[in-house]
Order: sequence, then structure tokens, then C-alpha cells
Amino acid sequence: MTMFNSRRKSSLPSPSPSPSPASSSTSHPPSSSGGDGGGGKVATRVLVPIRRPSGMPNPNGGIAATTPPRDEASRMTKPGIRSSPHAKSMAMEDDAFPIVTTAASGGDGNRSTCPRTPKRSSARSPGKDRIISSAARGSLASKTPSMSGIVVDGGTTPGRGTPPPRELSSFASPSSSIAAVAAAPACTTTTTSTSPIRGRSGEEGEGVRVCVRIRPMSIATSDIDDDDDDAATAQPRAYALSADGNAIVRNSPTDGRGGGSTSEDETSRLCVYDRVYGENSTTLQLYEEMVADIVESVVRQGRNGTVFTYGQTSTGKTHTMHGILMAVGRDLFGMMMDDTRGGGIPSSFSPPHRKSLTTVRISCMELYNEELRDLLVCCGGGGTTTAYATTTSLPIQEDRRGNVQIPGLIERIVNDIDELMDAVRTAEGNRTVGSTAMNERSSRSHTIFGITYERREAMKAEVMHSLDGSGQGGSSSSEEEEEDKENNRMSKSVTTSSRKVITTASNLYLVDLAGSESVRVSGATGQRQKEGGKINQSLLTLSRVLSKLGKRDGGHINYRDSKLTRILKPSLSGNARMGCICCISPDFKYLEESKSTLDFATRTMLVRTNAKSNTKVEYDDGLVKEFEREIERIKRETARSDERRLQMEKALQESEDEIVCLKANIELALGRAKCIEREKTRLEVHLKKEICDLKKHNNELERTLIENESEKHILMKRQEDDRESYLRELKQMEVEQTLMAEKKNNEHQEKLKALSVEIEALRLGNTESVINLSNCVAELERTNQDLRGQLASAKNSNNAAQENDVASLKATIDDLTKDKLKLEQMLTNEIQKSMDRRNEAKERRRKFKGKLVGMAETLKDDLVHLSYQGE
Ligand SMILES: Nc1ncnc2c1ncn2[C@@H]1O[C@H](COP(=O)(O)OP(=O)(O)OP(=O)(O)O)[C@@H](O)[C@H]1O
Repeated sequence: MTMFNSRRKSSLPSPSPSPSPASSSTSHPPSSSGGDGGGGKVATRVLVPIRRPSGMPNPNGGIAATTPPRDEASRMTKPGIRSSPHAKSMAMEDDAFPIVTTAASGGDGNRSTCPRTPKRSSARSPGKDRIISSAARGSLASKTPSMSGIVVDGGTTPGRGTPPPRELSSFASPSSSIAAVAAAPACTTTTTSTSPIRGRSGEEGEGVRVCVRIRPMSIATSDIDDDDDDAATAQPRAYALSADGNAIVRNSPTDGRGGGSTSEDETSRLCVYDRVYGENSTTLQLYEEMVADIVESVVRQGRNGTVFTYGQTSTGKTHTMHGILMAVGRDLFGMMMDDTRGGGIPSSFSPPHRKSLTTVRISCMELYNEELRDLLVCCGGGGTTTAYATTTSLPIQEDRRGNVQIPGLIERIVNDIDELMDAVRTAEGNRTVGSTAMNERSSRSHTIFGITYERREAMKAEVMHSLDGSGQGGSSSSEEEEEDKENNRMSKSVTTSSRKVITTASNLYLVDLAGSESVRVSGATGQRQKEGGKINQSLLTLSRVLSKLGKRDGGHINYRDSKLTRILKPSLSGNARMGCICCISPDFKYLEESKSTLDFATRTMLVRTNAKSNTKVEYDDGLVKEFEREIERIKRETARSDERRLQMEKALQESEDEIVCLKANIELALGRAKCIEREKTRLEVHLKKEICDLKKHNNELERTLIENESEKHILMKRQEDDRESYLRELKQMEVEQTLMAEKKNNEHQEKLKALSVEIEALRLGNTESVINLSNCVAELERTNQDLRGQLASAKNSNNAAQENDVASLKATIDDLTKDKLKLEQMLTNEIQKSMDRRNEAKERRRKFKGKLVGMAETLKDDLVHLSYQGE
């Protein structure tokens, strides 16, 4: 409700075709009922808001409706309806609620010799006029019976008292009838084209209002002739049918596009309907002119209403019905709000002596292959034909009064347009659709949306008690009957103060019929063909029933031939105001099918209904109390649900805050993650480079290691060889030295022995021997000296060589391994040992020399002594 209120505050331009200063100041022809005739006539953007009726008298004298002026501009506001998951539905919303709509000029304005009546000004505004005009139509029609809106020879206006030009039965056969009408002279006046919806109310009740909607020629699929194989020579599709005011014009095949160039003798007017909507019309426009006041009488007068769409497959029935459903929801709850505010029916907020309770319930069912199923039951089949198997078929029952009942059908209570559209979306989602050559999402079933508007009102009443004992409490009848009865009883009754409950429950059925299809164009096979057969069969039965009803010959009407007619029986048989929207394609290709639809429309126009107000008055304090208790209970429930709603709103607010917080945190974390990611990427690049460098370095090291290893091996080998050869040489030298020393020693021993012998000889006084001995000593000394020199040089050379080798080995071995050190150590030890040995040899030589010196000294002393002795 709140949502609706807020929407009502805004104002947007409406598609009202009412003449405005702006539009009348232009040179365009006056706008017609919405048909553009396909003639590409001047389209005028109308920005004048529609003035809706501020209230309407109840012709039944029942409920007074003094609604305050409604902000009509807000009615054009796009309601905030959530988008439907149904692709088909989505496409329709803009059409149904245009922000700025285009009112196309109607049809071929040049052909009209009479100025057209502005349609909205007289048809819909204000509501009071509309109701009065309806009554006026009744009186006018009573003087002009049997007017059905068929094309009139001589251009007389249907619905204005001139009889039709031909028998309506001539339309029984589509082809023959259309051909016959087509052959008739073209109508030269179109003054009816924008007249108010005619009641065709010459007889009892009113006629079913019938309009024709021509869908746009689809550029994507139909603009180019499919039959022409050569795309270069392909011709744009010609328009077979177009709108001319409220008439359908058939163009000649050579006429090509539009009909703007159509000459009188080339074209022929087929039929005139209550309204004809051309390609550029909008669903909202159609709703306002065809359906809105049926909805209003459902809400305000308690009369039933039925609106159905009929036509060939893919001509826009579902498209139109979806837009109508949205507009119905908007108007229905708008009117309910007005009533609640006290503008119309007193509500539960009104003074205590009058209390009312209004409920809106919706049900949705589909008839698929003659099986009825509930579309508000979630079947989860996603609207495919397979979903059908998962839900049970509903039975159809009729009570003794002929009321149709469908036990088990869900009726969902809806409190605002959002809940209503939720239900519609659920139903549309569950609907059985299938793909055909003509429509990607073709409805394979008849869908019936039932909206029940129920209002219960309790008020104080003066109850008359009959003196003859016949009381009134608990009686139930219509309001008029009650009034009559009351008048009769007045004289012989006493009046007491009591309370009464007036219950008004009216139904609005919106029926989206499945498209009639011929296999010729739909190309259906298998399951689709079977479905198509069933669809055509039930449509044929409906057509037959309507035909019979139109003839009004009192013959038996067999509603039981199909479930569709069984369900629609209460409406068809009279207790409903009815509207029929026939959808056609303008394409030549589908001319036969369009003619058939027009024929159906013509037949339907002949049907009359007489909808009564469904009001029940009950006098019963107990009932009133019960009702009051119910109101109290509902109030409590409403308060509870308000509380729950507030809590939920609070929780929602909190979660929204939390979401904002979380979002901020997420943003932060994302920022951080991005930074980390960047850093990671940078590090990865860096690491990759490092790893690459390290690998290179490692490879180099490995190469160097291998080289070093081999070098080490070579060096070690060489060192080993050197060491061995050196040790060999050393040993050799030692052996040689030892041998030499021994030899020398032996020689010396020999010589010493010889010297001793000589010294002995000298002691015996031989000077010569002493001299020789001296020479020998000198010689010995020299030899000794030589030996020492040799030993020293040998020692020097040995030492130098060894040290050099050791140093070089050390230098090499230090770099390589510890083994080398060990070897060095060993070598050093060896050298040490050899040094020791050398030192020992030296010591021995020194001792030997000492001995020799001692001996020489001794010899010298001996010689001195000998010389002394000799002297
Ligand atoms: N007046 C229109 N304006 C724009 N698009 C339209 C109009 N009429 C029909 N269409 C588009 O044509 C396609 C077929 O329309 P839709 O499904 O309503 O046809 P249908 O008569 O219900 O077909 P079927 O009987 O096969 O279910 C849809 O995409 C719809 O949006």
C-alpha cells in the first residue's frame, strides 16, 4: 500500500489521446483510438495527464462511490514492479507502462471525410459521464435494436442507430464472409472510429466489447519475405491489414507497406469493432479504453468481469494480457486505497457504526491438453511441458445454481500490487510454454487469472420484524430484492435497531487463450501438433458457444464440450461484463488466420451479457459480532505483521548496514589483496630472476667444481707421483750416501789403520814416515774437507729441493683438500726423518771428525813428542 501511495505522488505524462492545446495546435489529424493504420501517419506525443473520474454513481443504487479526484498523472507512473523472470513478460513492461507514450493518428486520415471524435475525452473522462453515457447508450440502443458494429454501407456509424449492412451470419465462414465484406464498397466515413465504446445495449444487458490489436510487423523475422531465396531480390513484406479508425482495412497485395498510398478501390474495409489498435498502440492505451471500467465495476459495483485475449499464435496475446494484469493491479489497489481513505466505501478506519473489510484474492490456473492445473503451486518445472506431469489435475464442479467450483484451487490473498504481481510471475513461470516455428515461447495452454474482490461491510440497520412472524435475520439476497421486500413488509412490521453485513464479492477473470495455429504456418509436429490440435478444438468450442450466444435463439448451448467453456460458463452465460481482445498479425502471409480471428471477433460482438451486482445482505447480530471479531483479529494480525515487518525492516536495515560494512571491508581487503598481489607479482619476478641467476651461478660453480675436481685429481696424482719419485730418489740418495759414507768410513778406517801403522812406524822414529804421515793427515784433512763440502752441498741441494717441493705442494694442497695436508704432514715427517737421519749421519761424521781431529792432535802431539825426542 505504501508503495502505491508513493507512486501516486509522482506524475508522468500519460498516453491520453484527449485533445490538448498542444495537439490541437498542430496540423496533425486528430488522434484516433490508437490505431495507426500501419500507414505511418503522424505520431503526436501527447503529454496531457488523463483525468480520471473523481467518483461515480452506482447505477444499481447500491454502494455510493464518491471518490475524491485521483491524481491521474500518477496512474501513468511506472509501478515499481519487480521484473519478471519470465522473458516473455519482461518485454512487455515498457509497453504496458510507457514513460511517454505515442498516440498515433488513426489509420488513413485522408480517407475520413468526417472529423474524428477525440476518444478519451468522451470515452473515459470523467467517469460520471461514462456511466451516464452507458445508460444513454442503453436508451439509444433500445430504439435501434440489433446493432453490432459491423461495417456499414454508406458510412453510417455503428452503434448509432443504423442497422448493419448485412446479416451477421454471413461471417460464419471466415473466408466467405471476409471476402463478401471485402467486396463491399469501401466506407467513406470513419466518424465512429473514436467514439466511446459502444454498449451495443439496445437489448437487455450490454454487448461484449471487442477490440482488435494488430501486432507490429517483426523486422527480425517477417520483414523480408522468407519465400524469396535470393536475399538481394527479396521484397519487404506487404501489410495485408491495417487499422483505419475502428475499422480494419485490407490492403491490396500491391499496396506494399503501410497503406498510406492506398487508393480507395485497391483496399477494402473489413469490419468495424469497438476499438482497433494499430502497431504503435500501447497496452496501457488498450487497457484504459477497453478494460479499465470493467475493473472499476468489479471494484465499485460488485459486478463480475471477464476479459480474454484471442488470436493466432505469436500475435501478442500474452504480451497484451501481461500489461493488462499490471494495470489491473495498479487500478484495483488504487481504488481500494481511495476507499480506505474514506473517499468511497467506508472502511475499517471509518466511524464505528460502519466497518468494512476488503480482501483481494488471486488464483491462476491453466488448461493444458484439457487438463486443469493450479499455476500457484510451485511445480519447479520451469514452465516446460514436462512440468505438467508433476502437478495434479484439478476437477471442475458445478453447484445446483450453475456456479463453477474448482476444489483445491489455491486462492492467494494479496495486499498490494507487488504481491499480486508476485503471484502473476509465479503463474507465468509455471505456465506451460514451448518453442514453435512462430514463437520461441509459445503458450501451450489457456491461462485463467481469477481475481476476487470481496468487501464486507457492517453497519447499523433498522430491522423490521414482521408481525406475522417472518423475521429477517440471516436472510440473504441481492440489495434490490431486499429493498422490494422491505417495502412490502413496511406496513405490517415493527422496526427494531440491529446491524447488517453487506458482502460484495465480485470476480474478474483475465483469460489468456492459447494461440490458434495451423500446421501450415506453425510447422508443428509430434507433441506440439497434438497440443495444437487440443488448443484448436477448445477454441472451436468457445467459438461455437459464442456464436450460439450471439444468435440468442434460445437453443441449447453445450458448454460441456470443452473444459474452457465449462469454466467460462458463468461469464459467458451472462453474469459478467466482458471484453475480448483479438490479436492479429498485419502480414499477408497470415491473412487467412487473421480473417479467422476477425470472424471470431465479429461473432463475439453479438454476445450480450447482463452482469448483476453480487451483493449479499445479512441481518444478524451474531454475524456482525463474528465479523467484528474477525476485523479485530485481522487488525491484531495486521498489527502483529506490522510489528514483524518493522522488526524485519530493522533487521533488514541492520543487515544492509552490515552489508555496507562488509562491502567496505571487502573493498579494503580487495585493495589489500591487490597490493599483496602486486607485491607478490613483484617478488615472484624478483625471485625468478634470483633463481635464474642462482641457477646460472650454480651451474658455473658445478662446472668449476668439476674442473677443480679433475684438476685436483690430476694434481694429487702428480703429487703422488712426485712424492713417490722424490721418496725413491731420497732413498736412493740415502742409500748412496750411506754407502758412500760407509765406503769413505771404510777407506778412512783403512787409511787410519794405515796411518796407525805409519804412526807406529813413525813412533819407531822414522821422520819420513812422520812427514808422510803429516802429508797423509793433510791429505786426510783435505779429503775430509771435500767430504764435508760434498756433504754440505748434498745437504743444501737436498734441502732446497725438498723445501721447494714442499712449498709448491703446500700451495697446491692448501687450496684443495685436507688430504693434501695429511700428505704434507707425512711428507714433512718423512723429511723430518730424513733430516734426522741426515743429522745422525752428520753427528756421526762430526764424531768421526772429532775422532779424526783427536787422532790428528794425538798424531801431532806424538809428532811433536817424537821431534822433541828426535832433537
Ligand atoms: N504489440 C506488441 N509490441 C511489441 N512486441 C509484441 C507485441 N505483440 C507481440 N509482441 C512480441 O511478439 C512475441 C510473441 O508474442 P506473444 O508471446 O505475446 O504471442 P502470443 O499470441 O501469446 O503467442 P502464443 O499464442 O504462441 O503464446 C513476444 O516476443 C512479444 O513480446
